[in-house]
Amino acid sequence: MTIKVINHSKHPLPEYQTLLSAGLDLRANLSEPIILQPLERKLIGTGLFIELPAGFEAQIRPRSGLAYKYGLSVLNTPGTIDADYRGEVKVLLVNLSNESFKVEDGERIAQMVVAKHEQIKWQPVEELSDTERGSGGYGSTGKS
Ligand SMILES: O=c1ccn([C@H]2C[C@H](O)[C@@H](COP(=O)(O)OP(=O)(O)OP(=O)(O)O)O2)c(=O)[nH]1
Ligand SMILES: [Mg+2]
Repeated sequence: MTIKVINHSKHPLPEYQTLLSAGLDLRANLSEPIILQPLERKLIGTGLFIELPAGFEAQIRPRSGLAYKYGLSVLNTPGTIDADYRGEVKVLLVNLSNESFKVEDGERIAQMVVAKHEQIKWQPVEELSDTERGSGGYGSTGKS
């Protein structure tokens, strides 16, 4: 599928890094590097504006390498880009480590996965069907 995009950044359009990657890596579009102090969060622009088809969303997710090496995550992961959103795609980065982290212009800070979704209609009822699980959850099936 193709997606309409306006690129106001000084960087190339996000790319899949391997043939079958699910995520397109998003680059920070910054006039100067920014520092994230421990537990600090900052909204970082990508310079990208997209038009998703109806029935699709884009999810903004952390990159595992940055999470593992630097404790860097996306605070609202998975962030949701709605199909009717026309603003700049932004990434809410958070530093969950105890050391400061410097984000450079053009750095691949997160990834975007485009996914299908449903929009539902509610059917209010008095009862739900019986299942083996019932209301069990939160570890009800044990550990091993
Ligand atoms: O990581 C994100 C999450 C959201 N958005 C944009 C696109 C999305 O369509 C819009 C609204 O996001 P969301 O519904 O998550 O935020 P909200 O707090 O519910 O705001 P709103 O009241 O505008 O829906 O913000 C981003 O650019 N990056
Ligand atoms: Mg919302």
